[in-house]
Amino acid sequence: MSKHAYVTFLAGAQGGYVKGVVGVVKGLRKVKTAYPSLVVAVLPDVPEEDRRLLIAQGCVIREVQPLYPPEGDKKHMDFARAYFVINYAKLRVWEFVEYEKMIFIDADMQVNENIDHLFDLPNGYFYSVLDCFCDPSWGMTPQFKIGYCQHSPEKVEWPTSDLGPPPPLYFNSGFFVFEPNVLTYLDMLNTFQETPPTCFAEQDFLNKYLRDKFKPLPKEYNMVMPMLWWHPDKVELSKVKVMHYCATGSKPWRYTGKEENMDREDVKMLVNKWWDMYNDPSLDYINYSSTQFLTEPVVDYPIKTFV
Ligand SMILES: O=c1ccn([C@@H]2O[C@H](COP(=O)(O)OP(=O)(O)O[C@H]3O[C@H](CO)[C@H](O)[C@H](O)[C@H]3O)[C@@H](O)[C@H]2O)c(=O)[nH]1
Ligand SMILES: O[C@H]1[C@H](O)[C@@H](O)[C@H](O)[C@@H](O)[C@H]1O
Repeated sequence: MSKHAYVTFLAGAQGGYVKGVVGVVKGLRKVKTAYPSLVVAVLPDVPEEDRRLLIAQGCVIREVQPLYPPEGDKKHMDFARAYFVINYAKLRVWEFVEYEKMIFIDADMQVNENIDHLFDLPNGYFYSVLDCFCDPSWGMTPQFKIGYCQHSPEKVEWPTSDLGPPPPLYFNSGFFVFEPNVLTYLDMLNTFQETPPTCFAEQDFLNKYLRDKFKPLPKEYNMVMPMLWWHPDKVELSKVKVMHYCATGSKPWRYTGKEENMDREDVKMLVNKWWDMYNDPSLDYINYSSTQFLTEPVVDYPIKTFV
């Protein structure tokens, strides 16, 4: 079995994110990754038919249990988006120690270029991409209130006299390169159990917990969609390696074009691009596996454990 794998996370059936996972695995095949067996960390509430669909699409299913913060778990309204509480379960991927190194990808991302070289980055660090603070989901933060963003720090100077030192670099946890490790996992869970929830859930937690290990990757490895309109001078769409459909209303499988900023030509183009890949039958596992050499077998999900 390969020591490397891509991994994503799937919860429930409500949001249609299973389509996103299919999009991720097809994208990986399209760019001819050497590691096409996408591991999917699924919560128990993911229905059997979705699991079967993902297996048929060449994914490896790993069920994980939810993780709830120590207190405030009833106060979901404190999160930037109410459902973010489920994302704490992403921390479980550190227990996948059968792999030495993994690349985590949210289900609302599309891989446009082969990024396997990230597995060759030096061990011992956590690699991720700086987030943008300009999206309204950041509304309750001081950064948003004063218009400060780490992508254009020259635009608004951080008011040290009022707010203290500027915030440390902050990554978006939709994409990261990490090494599963039991000791890290257990220590992380211990720390987690003593950490009250904050608005960006596991993303805030990981930013604090991994501050000393974090190394920033170029923004092209996780182009958060709001960058298109908040930092247009910093975006060259043709160079984007991984697109992140995280702006409100931008998930391709729920896209209506009606929400704020969704009527733009570049957004429409990106949504269409995602659908072209999603609907491309040559990228289905069944067609792909007959013509391509797979570096590792696809492990069948043990159906018994969830029926
Ligand atoms: O009902 C759901 C909701 C989420 N997810 C999974 O959780 C991921 C994160 O959810 P969103 O994509 O909706 O989150 P955003 O991109 O808006 O949010 C960002 O902030 C979040 C804070 O919790 C996470 O860190 C997330 O990875 C990061 O990109 C999804 O991609 C998907 O993999 C599901 O499977 N089902
Ligand atoms: O970290 C946040 C989070 O991912 C939000 O859901 C998204 O809308 C924002 O753009 C991003 O900055």
